[in-house]
Amino acid sequence: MAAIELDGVTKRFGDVTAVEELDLTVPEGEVFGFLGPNGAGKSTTINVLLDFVRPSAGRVEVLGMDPQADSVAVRERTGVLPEGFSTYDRLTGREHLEFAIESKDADADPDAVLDRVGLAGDGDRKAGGYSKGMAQRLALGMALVGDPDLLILDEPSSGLDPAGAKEMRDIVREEADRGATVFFSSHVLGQVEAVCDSVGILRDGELVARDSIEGLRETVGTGATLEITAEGVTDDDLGAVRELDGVDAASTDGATVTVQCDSEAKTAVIGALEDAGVAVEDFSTRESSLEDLFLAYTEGSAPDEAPDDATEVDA
Ligand SMILES: Nc1ncnc2c1ncn2[C@@H]1O[C@H](COP(=O)(O)OP(=O)(O)OP(=O)(O)O)[C@@H](O)[C@H]1O
Repeated sequence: MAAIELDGVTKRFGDVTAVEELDLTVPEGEVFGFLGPNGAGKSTTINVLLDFVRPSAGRVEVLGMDPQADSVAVRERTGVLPEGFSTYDRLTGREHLEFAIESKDADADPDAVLDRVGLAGDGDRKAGGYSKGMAQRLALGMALVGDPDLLILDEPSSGLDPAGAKEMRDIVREEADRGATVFFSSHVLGQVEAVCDSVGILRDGELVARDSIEGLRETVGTGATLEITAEGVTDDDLGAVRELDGVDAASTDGATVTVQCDSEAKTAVIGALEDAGVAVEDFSTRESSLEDLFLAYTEGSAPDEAPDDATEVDA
């Protein structure tokens, strides 16, 4: 059984299509990295999984259940670290965990959880005085309560220093070893690369890649990054490039077109752009990295967002 199954899921907010015809399967026991730049639709997808928002179309299954009909059962078996988690300022860290244990009817020791997330000495402090990273550790601890079958972590390393991000990844691996499925959303490739078995890359609400980290590496291994100086390249022009054999991804920031492709495809790429009437001023190639591939899948309509943070935490 798949832990998560999305079939043709679309979510519209008025004129905005946050998620479009998303098909996605996450097998049980997998650590899945859900990647995409800001606004790609990651949180909306998570909210659909948890029945916090209802899809406009499509079918959703979580742990074999319908999140709408069985929302209580789904939430009982799921641990969630929501994006932008805020603490109850007047409660201590331990009280937060006691609350989570009670609401999940779990048999857990709050001190053991505090210890696990690196807050052993801080359980009696009011969470209002916690730093951002400490609050994030607390949120992770709350998600872990009750040994959930599915962990949904929305930007879990946000606010964590490199050591904290590493500890969080260790916990993710421990949870996977216990048999849990982990759905890990992030806009930073470096975070998921070290811990995830597979990734899906979302861009403008659509899944543009779904592969194992190994598969992505193989794509990179044979590939080159071609950077072409050319202005005024349209979506149609990029579409023509993406259609070519040997091309994995193509994007533009307005002045430079970046293409991930096999080395043999380079001439065809330049040719396709020139045939479309684009004036190619210059081009250069270099060996691809995984980061290049990720940026090529996600950049383009949101050129300022992903690259700046891409090396934010890299422990
Ligand atoms: N409640 C809402 N009402 C209107 N528009 C929304 C709502 N929720 C999300 N959107 C829009 O849907 C799109 C996808 O947003 P979403 O929060 O799912 O992206 P994201 O990938 O999680 O981004 P981030 O990395 O910034 O958290 C955005 O254009 C956003 O403005």
